[in-house]
Amino acid sequence: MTPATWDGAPGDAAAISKKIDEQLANDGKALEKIIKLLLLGPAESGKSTVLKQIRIIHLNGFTAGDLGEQRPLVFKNVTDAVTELWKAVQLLNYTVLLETKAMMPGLLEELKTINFVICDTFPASPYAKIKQMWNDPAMKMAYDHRSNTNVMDSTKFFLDAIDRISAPSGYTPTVADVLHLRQVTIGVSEMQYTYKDLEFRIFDVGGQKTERRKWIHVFDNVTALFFIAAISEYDQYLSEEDASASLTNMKVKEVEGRRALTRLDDALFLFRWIGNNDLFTKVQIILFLNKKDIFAEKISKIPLTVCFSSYKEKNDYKNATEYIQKRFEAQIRNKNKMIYTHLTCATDTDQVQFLLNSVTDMIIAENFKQTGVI
Ligand SMILES: Nc1nc2c(ncn2[C@@H]2O[C@H](COP(=O)(O)OP(=O)(O)OP(=O)(O)O)[C@@H](O)[C@H]2O)c(=O)[nH]1
Ligand SMILES: [Mg+2]
Repeated sequence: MTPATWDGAPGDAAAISKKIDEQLANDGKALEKIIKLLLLGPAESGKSTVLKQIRIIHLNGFTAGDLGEQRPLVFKNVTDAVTELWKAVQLLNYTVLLETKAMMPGLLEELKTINFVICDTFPASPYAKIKQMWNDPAMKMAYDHRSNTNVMDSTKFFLDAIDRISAPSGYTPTVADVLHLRQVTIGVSEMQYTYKDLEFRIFDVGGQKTERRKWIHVFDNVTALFFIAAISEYDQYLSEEDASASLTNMKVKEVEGRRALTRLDDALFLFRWIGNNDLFTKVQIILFLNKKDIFAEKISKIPLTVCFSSYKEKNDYKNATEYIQKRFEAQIRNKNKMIYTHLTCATDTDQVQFLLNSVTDMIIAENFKQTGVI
């Protein structure tokens, strides 16, 4: 296979960018072209987070008004975090402090009665209780062992920020808060922007199983697609029902002799389907192996063999991520097809912004090459 990773080195990026600028200055024909991009991948992999980063880079980001509108959603993420963490503690059978045990039923009831949509500030009574609960070591332990619970990755981010979120003087979400928000995408959302005088349309879809059947509606005339997979999900098991649906839908017979499938297996099957789809023969594929920050924490504690029994290398970040990258790229039957793979943390604005600019320049350059403009 052709070298699979374009390393996005600053030197390459600058050279490509310069060439595109010169080309655009010389050739008005190119300006007619609309570049269509897709964000595909399983649920919770980080697609909408990448879309938010694109909004920050190309559409001036979020105004104070936009940020203010996200306040109820932050409050909801906090209450969901509390509810799911409490369920996880029980599921994992952890012993909590007596004060926590006595307080929790009242806190959960209280949270149900508050209409957060009309709250400008987070109410003082649940705030004090949430703070107390989050100080209980059993809660932190449940967060660390959340893999097979419904505890969201952003739980720690929001509960660590509970003082700021609950400030009596008022709270306006920050851009970092918005990037950490979890809101399931239903249907397809589209964003349009201009870059280097070219018009871009990017589509974000929902990754949940029931949403995937809607993807086909955006599959025509695609220039490039971003496939986002959360590599941190290698130890998160699918339910038996989801596992068997995944095997059937993706026409996979068996996975390394295991019956239990992880969410990373599901991402691999999905990538195989997308990467070998006839509609995408000429489409550039950019693979984001996302949530590298969570993966880095996990890999020191949980071996990669829980997902890939044939993995023989050292259980460290470098070896494990290289192996995962190879597993993804091996899904593509056409060995001449370039897959541009990057390890990403979609919530890290600096990293993603640099990467997206370089990748976009690469997409334009490739597209010009294919259409014979360069
Ligand atoms: N720590 C960390 N969190 C991330 C990263 N990428 C995304 N997240 C968080 O993961 C959660 C899910 O991200 P989304 O962007 O909503 O996922 P999605 O792929 O759009 O999910 P669906 O809409 O259900 O398909 C959010 O809380 C994000 O803030 C990452 O690289 N690291
Ligand atoms: Mg989404």
